[in-house]
Amino acid sequence: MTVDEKRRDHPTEPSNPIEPDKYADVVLQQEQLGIYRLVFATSKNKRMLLMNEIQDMRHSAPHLVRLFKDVYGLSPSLFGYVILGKVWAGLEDALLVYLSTRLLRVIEIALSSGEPFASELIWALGLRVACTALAAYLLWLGQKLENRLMGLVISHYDLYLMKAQWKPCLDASSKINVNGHSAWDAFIEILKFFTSLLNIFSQILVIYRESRASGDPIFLLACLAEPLLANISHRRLWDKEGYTYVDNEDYKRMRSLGRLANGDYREDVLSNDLAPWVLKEYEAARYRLGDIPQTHPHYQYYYAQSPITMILRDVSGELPMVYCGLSIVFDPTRFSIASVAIYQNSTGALQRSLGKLLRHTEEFWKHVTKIKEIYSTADIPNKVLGGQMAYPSSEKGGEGMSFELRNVSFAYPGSRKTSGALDKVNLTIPSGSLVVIVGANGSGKSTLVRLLARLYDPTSGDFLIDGQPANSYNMADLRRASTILSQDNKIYPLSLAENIGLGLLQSSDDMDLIAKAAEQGGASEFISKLDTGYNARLHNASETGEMEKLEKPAKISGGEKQRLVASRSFMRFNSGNVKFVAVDEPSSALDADGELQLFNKLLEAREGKTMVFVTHRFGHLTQHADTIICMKDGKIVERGKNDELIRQGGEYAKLYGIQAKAFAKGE
Ligand SMILES: Nc1ncnc2c1ncn2[C@@H]1O[C@H](COP(=O)(O)OP(=O)(O)OP(=O)(O)O)[C@@H](O)[C@H]1O
Repeated sequence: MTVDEKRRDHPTEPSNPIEPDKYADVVLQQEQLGIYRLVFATSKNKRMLLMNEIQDMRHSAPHLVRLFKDVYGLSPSLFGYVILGKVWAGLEDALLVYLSTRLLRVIEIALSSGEPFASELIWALGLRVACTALAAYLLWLGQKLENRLMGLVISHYDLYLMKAQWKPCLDASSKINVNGHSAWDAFIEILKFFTSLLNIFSQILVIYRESRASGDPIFLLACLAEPLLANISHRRLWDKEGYTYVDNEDYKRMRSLGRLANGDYREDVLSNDLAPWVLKEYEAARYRLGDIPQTHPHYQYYYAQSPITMILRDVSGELPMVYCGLSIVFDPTRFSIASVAIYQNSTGALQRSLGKLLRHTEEFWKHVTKIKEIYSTADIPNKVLGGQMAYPSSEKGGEGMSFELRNVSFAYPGSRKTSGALDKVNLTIPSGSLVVIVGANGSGKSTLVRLLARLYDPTSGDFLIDGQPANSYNMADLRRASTILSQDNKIYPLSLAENIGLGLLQSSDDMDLIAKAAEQGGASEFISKLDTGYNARLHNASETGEMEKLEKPAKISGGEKQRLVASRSFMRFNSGNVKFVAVDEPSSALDADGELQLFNKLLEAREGKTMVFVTHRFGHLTQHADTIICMKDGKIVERGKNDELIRQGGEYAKLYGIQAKAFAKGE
């Protein structure tokens, strides 16, 4: 909807009387580029557009200054060398053009006078060769120094972004799309942009000097015609405020079918004998797609202009020669062969440099945006806010966490569902109780657990922990007091000992505690069978292909991974701080004995903790539960003890009955 339409639909909406509406004239336009659809915003008010651009530049300047200050801070000497290298690169072309000019002039005088002018010639030649050699050396040196600075910059910004990513209160849906490489690319591309500017100015100076020497500054304008025209007529997608997306269904189908050939799906496709069908469908989609261009939208956008513009632009590149030619027709003494060669040489270099500047200008803006993104990660809002109150409070004894949810509803950020994941949930979980949550798939069990563990905040309603609003507690304290054991827990790319030990940071290398936790989590048996034992890794430390093959990480089964993750939770229990344990189906890959052992060990560690289990299996857990909560469509539909709920004959009894029947048939 355009702003005008919006105004029409909501005429009473107040507009800010002080600040003019920046988007008042903005309209959305669309363009088809082969398989892509381009949607972009334009404004009829060009002045407003220009003002917005100037404002953008003003806002970007502090980020650029900060980037350069930060990189300087990492290594002033390397920074200095790299900058000097770029200044040299900016002047190099002009210097080479100047030295060539000098050489050509000496040659011309020598040829026309019949005298060799040996010393001048050798001197001019020597300078030109020395300058070329120096340029090559400085390029080599610059690259070496750049590589050293690059490592420092990348690791610095990776660390910076890691810190931002792990803000204690950051909501699980917040994502950061930049990394250390983005910062380095931005730094170097921004430098290249300034190098190009220096390059152009120095070359213009040399040409201006030459053209003045021959009394003809118009020549300079002829040289600039093509690059300037190219700049004005250049259709750049990057300049557009908008986005592109693939809107061709046949192309999308081909991509989806194509993915079926890769490793993840291969076995499935073969075992279901789907390969002939996939090939047939692919062929059909390919036929329907025909020759619709699939080239990158940037290129398609560029070539979607009239050929006249391109012809005019390229022909204008001939202007300097045309000008020379015509001048000679009118006054044959005006240009010598050397000056024509000099002009051709210098115009060629200038045109190439302006082409580079065009490219670097595009890159410049792209990377300024990246830099803004990097620095603004520090401003990512903490959607799950923590307060100042310490947890547990000083008067709290050795009991577990208690919860109260009053009319709590929740919808995942950006969810496309019409109803939320939780709908007006009312629930009290007393301290130290054992609660089991059951319900059909998608009924909201895991969501409820995520809210209890404060991974998300309710969209509406009140959530109390130990009688106080949950968001009044210090977030780090709450995290230390809770642990979630779920099938989403990951194995870290570290040794098995660290994978367990990191459950309790302060004792992460205490092998006795680690071995005890592994015993409790049921991991000790399989670890003892690995040749490297607790030192084994499940991931490659090296990222390069050949080393990856040599490193041969340990392979363990899905159930063994779950045992490892469970051991990490047991390690955490040793801190004595854990007051809440959420166990969300961590045993799906465990064998029956493994699952029984895990639950028994968890129940043994119940002292001083509130435990909430999510499960699909009805058995000893539901028998032990103080309360069973049965969920359906984001609501709690039943609650009570196992026998009561079965007697009620509702949703729980239905789910229980299905499993009981399956077992009865099995017998
Ligand atoms: N990260 C997410 N983003 C958007 N919607 C989500 C997300 N996670 C879950 N949902 C949706 O929220 C609803 C509740 O999901 P939840 O995972 O809580 O169900 P569940 O009862 O634990 O299901 P299951 O038994 O399959 O594990 C579902 O409709 C699901 O599609």
